[in-house]
Formats: sequence, structure tokens, C-alpha cells
Amino acid sequence: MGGWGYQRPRMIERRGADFFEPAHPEPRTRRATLVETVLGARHSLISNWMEKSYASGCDSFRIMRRQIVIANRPDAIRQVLVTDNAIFERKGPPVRRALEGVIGKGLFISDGPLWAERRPLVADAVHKNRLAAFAAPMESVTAEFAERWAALPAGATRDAQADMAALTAEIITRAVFGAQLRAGAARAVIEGFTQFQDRVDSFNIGYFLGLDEGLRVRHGWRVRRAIAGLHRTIEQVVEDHLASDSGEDSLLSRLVSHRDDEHHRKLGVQALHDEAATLFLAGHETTATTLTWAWYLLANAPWAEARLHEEIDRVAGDRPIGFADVPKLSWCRAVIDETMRLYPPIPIYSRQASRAAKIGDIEVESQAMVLVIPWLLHRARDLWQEPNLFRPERFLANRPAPFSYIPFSVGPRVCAGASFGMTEAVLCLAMLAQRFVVRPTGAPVVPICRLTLRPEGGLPVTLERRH
Ligand code: HEM
Repeated sequence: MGGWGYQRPRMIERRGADFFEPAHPEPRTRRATLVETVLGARHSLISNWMEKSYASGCDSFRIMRRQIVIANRPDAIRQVLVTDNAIFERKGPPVRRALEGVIGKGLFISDGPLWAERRPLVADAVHKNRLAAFAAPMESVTAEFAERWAALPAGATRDAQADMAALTAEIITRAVFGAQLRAGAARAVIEGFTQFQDRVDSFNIGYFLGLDEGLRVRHGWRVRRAIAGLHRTIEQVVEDHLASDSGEDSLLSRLVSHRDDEHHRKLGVQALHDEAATLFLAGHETTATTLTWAWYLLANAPWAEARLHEEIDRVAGDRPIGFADVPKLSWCRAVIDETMRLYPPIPIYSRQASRAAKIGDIEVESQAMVLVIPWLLHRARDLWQEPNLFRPERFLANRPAPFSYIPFSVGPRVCAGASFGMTEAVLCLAMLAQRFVVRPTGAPVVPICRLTLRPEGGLPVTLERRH
């Protein structure tokens, strides 16, 4: 049970000699009541869908006084995220309110002229042409992390979710702030964000009751203290960057350099702070959950895991695999693609309609919440064969049909760090799989969605050495 009036869905998980259907909630057989909807949303935003939702389509309903529009058909997704982005560019208030305490007016939740001004700067800082600059932090942090795993006593149980979060937090911390960041400051940043993310709640009752901007979120003292510490640390790092040129090619130094760029308006200290926090927040949990789910899927699909090991051994032989090998790791990439299909790290994209509009034959009210839901889209039975099965090979031959696979979103607000995230996921998976076999302990796996999609309570695993 998930509390009074709300029955948690049963989890489905099936396996056979040549197939694996990883954990997903059993669809509901009847529409949820209001109480179930609200409590279900607080528990997990993927737990309340009915069978008919697992097909592409559009729908409209109300939660209290708010119209909710589901736009989950390729043509509707194209309209909301690409062609009519001007109408639907604003993020839904629950997400904005949940994140504003940490990232202020950062790109992820800004819109209008502010977003338009900053997007090119942030996109430039993480652009795929600059990926090589981040090869060193990605490789060295992962290699150090692998040494820590190697030093564990045999049979030790780890939480893969926590470990992957620590790994990607360290990579993004070094990429954003540079290698000069003091160890204490790095730890403070990582701990502050972890405290915040563990407690963040993306359901905003005020918005559903009729307040178009939702209610400001009040955090408990623990989170307030964590956020305050985080802000102090980031402010200090920003000031250090402004005071002296470290000569490092970090994301922050790139943003700082635009202060002297005559083509761009200068980013103030607060803007630098917000964008640095945004890059950290947007750029670590997403890759961490992708890696966590990949370990779970591979461990349950021995044929896919064997092919991964074969590819890594063929590409790298006896030497450590590295950044330069990433383009050759097509199976590894297919595993990550398929992982993000089954478990999209951000499973729901929410927008606020800036004015009345029409999506298909649905009349959308001004200020309605418009949802694009990769969780459902990626499992739509009319778009995917055997949608609930783990089959990485589906990504080898052909790319998916347009607007049927959108783990990084699409359109002007597409993930700015998609190449960074994809490269990082493939590289970390390959570097760790070269040395270790990750084995979940068999505890039940329950996907749970707040802002991101994680296994509830983490993923306990043991590690076996390969080499
Ligand atoms: C597997 C890894 C990742 C996934 C699946 C992912 C996914 C996404 C998605 C779906 C969005 C749009 C959300 C929405 O429209 O509501 C987004 C936005 C964003 N992501 Fe990522 N992301 C990943 C990694 C990263 C990394 C590594 C960075 C930075 C280094 C990053 C930076 C951003 C930024 C700045 C935005 C806001 C863009 C805007 O609104 O203009 N992401 N990401």
C-alpha cells in the first residue's frame, strides 16, 4: 500500500532463456479517482497509467481546477516541442517551483527572452565539438572510481544508484568547476545536491487548485541548510573563476569568458551561479540513473552482457578502454539507447500553455499543463515491437521513427548536454564493464518517478572482478 486510498500497482518482471521484461508497474484496469491520482502522483508519476495509455495518443482531463493535456502522439509531440514551442516553451509550475530554490533562473526552468539569451551560451559551453575537453575528467574520475570498487572486500554489497550518482557527480563537478576545485568544496556541492534531490517533491497543490504560478515550495531545515551551503560553495567558486583565469577549460570558465565577448551580453555573477548549478543538476542524476538501469538490465540479460564484454575485449584488448574508443562501441551505445527507452531518465516533460491552443481535436486552455510522456511513448505498442522487452539490437539497424524516441527531448529546448551525457554513459559503462560484473542482489526492483526515474530505495548489487 502507498497510504490511505491508494493501492500501489503490482510490479511485472519476467525473464526467460532469451528474453527479459524488466520491472514496470501493471497498468490500472480502471481510471484512478482524484484521491488515487493525487496520492499516486506524490508516490510516483508512472504508477497510475491504464493499459490504453501505453499507445500513442492525446488526452485531456482535470486534476482539481487544472486542465491536463497529454500530447503523446508523434505529430502532437512535434507540435508542442518544435513547431509551437513559442506557445509551450514554459516549463510547468510544479517543476519550476521544485527547482527554483537551487537553480534560480537557470536555463532548465527559464523561458522567454532570458532563456533565448542564455541558451546559446550554455549550449556552446557543452557543445559536442568541445567534448574532447571533457575526456580527461571523464576518464580519470571513472578510473579512480574503478580503483575504489577494486579495493572493496569480495562480496561487498553496494548501492549501484548511489555509486553511479557519486561517479557522475564527480565527473560533472570537475567538468563544470575544473579540477582545481578543493576536495571539500566538491564534497559540499555533491552533498548539497544529494540532500535536495532526495527530498524534492514535484507535486504542487497550489497549481492544481488554480494558482497559475503554483506555490513557492517550503523546504524543511535540512534541505534549507543543504541549499544554503551549496549556494555559498558555488558563489565562492564563481568568484574564484572571476578573480583569476585558471587556464582550465571548464564549463564555468567558458561561461565566464563570454563576459568579454562583445556578441553576447555579459553573464552576471548570479547568472553564472544559476547556470553552473543547472549544469550540475541537469547533468549528473540523468546519467547516473541511466547507468544504474543499464546494470540492472545487463545482469538479467546474459546474452546482451556477453556481447558487451566481447565488444569491449575486441576493441581494447589488454589495454584500458577509453574516450577515443567510444565511437567503436556500437553495442554499448545500443544498450544505453535501449536503457533510456525503457527507463527514460526524465520520464515526463511538463509545459504550461501560454495561451489557448488546439492540439489535434483537443481545446487547450490558457495555463493548462501539457505533458509529453516518454515513459508511455517509449512503450507505445503501436510504435514499438515487444515494447516491454529489453532488446538493444533494435537500435543497431535503424534509428527509431521520428518523435517516437525522445530521451533528450527535441526542438529548441532539447537537452543542451545530450552529447556529453551520451558519451559519458557509454564511456563509464565500458570502463567499468571491462573490469567488473555487476550483480543485483535480487531485491525487488520498483521504478519510481519524481523528477527522474530511479529504482526505489536504490539498486543493491555485488561486484565480481573480470580482470
Ligand atoms: C543521459 C543523460 C541525460 C539525459 C537523458 C538528459 C535529458 C534531458 C531532457 C529530457 C531535457 C529537457 C527536459 C524538458 O524539456 O522538460 C534536458 C535539458 C537539459 N539538459 Fe540534459 N540530459 C542528460 C544529460 C545532461 C548533461 C550531461 C548536461 C550538461 C552537462 C545536461 C544539460 C541540460 C540542460 C542545460 C538542459 C536545459 C536545456 C533548455 O531548457 O534549454 N543534460 N536534458
